[in-house]
Amino acid sequence: MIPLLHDFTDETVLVFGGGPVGARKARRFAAEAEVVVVSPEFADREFGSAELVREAPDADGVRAWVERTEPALVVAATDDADLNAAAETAASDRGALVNRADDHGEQSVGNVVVPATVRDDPVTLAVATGGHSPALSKHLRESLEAQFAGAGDMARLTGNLREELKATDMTATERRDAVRTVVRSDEVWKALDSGRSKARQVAADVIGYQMGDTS
Ligand SMILES: C[C@@]1(CC(=O)O)C2=NC(=C\c3[nH]c(c(CCC(=O)O)c3CC(=O)O)Cc3[nH]c(c(CC(=O)O)c3CCC(=O)O)/C=C3\N/C(=C\2)[C@@H](CCC(=O)O)[C@]3(C)CC(=O)O)/[C@H]1CCC(=O)O
Ligand SMILES: NC(=O)c1ccc[n+]([C@@H]2O[C@H](COP(=O)([O-])OP(=O)(O)OC[C@H]3O[C@@H](n4cnc5c(N)ncnc54)[C@H](O)[C@@H]3O)[C@@H](O)[C@H]2O)c1
Repeated sequence: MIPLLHDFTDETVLVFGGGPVGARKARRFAAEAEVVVVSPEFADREFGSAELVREAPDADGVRAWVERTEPALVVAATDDADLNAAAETAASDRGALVNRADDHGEQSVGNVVVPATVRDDPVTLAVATGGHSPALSKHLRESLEAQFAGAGDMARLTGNLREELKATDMTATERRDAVRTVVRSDEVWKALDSGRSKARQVAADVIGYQMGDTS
């Protein structure tokens, strides 16, 4: 399995099952997509901005929901394996991706796995264990969250720096080396704690570059 990133902006994600797992997936996708959760009952959890539809569809009903909402992704998170299988078939017939919460085996084409994710925009880290141990994915996610604090700021800092260096007469190789030096510098990571303008100056010092006043 190879991780890819997928932009769900303006897409619909259709979730079957309103238990803790359906709620977690709804929250996750509602950060970017329009999410509809169909379930006869809803756990006492946060579902983000998802639309909740109280209904217990059978296999035909599941297909009708998939046809009506034209989702980019269907999440099958009910406690009924046959119904989850029906959701998988309906999604696949419509060319939608499918995530089965009750299956960690070999995945067929169009089936996707949701990894544990650390976000510090614009940086994303994803952890998966090939379905062996989601608990380990969660644990690693929690440790990585602490370890990579500031990664978003580092990405913005070096993104700006790269643009600035492009405007100089540096060669591409020199620019690459300079950016690599900055991302590997403990001093710059530490300086990020005290704000980005300080970090920007430290980055300039580390690569011996006289920065202009853009950013
Ligand atoms: C990462 C995360 C993302 C998310 O779901 O948001 C996620 N599971 C999380 C938590 C978690 N899940 C489970 C536990 C209990 C402890 C344990 O069993 O380990 C815990 C931990 C807890 O709750 O503390 C049980 C479980 N999970 C699956 C099954 C079915 C099966 O294995 O067949 C069962 C057994 C059900 C049973 O008991 O029968 C299946 C899947 N779960 C996946 C992802 C995919 C594989 C990812 C990977 O390769 O690691 C996959 C294959 C499909 C999918 O759902 O995409 C999320 C952490 C979010 C976070 O970061 O906080
Ligand atoms: N991926 C994961 O991280 C993970 C973790 C634990 C369990 N699981 C698996 O995912 C499934 C869901 O986990 P859970 O803890 O949320 O279970 P749960 O039993 O608490 O919730 C299942 C939900 O499905 C709903 N449902 C039942 N019939 C339905 C229908 N016809 N249409 C729509 N919804 C229907 C129920 O009302 C309930 O809200 C479990 O059965 C298990 O196989 C996955």
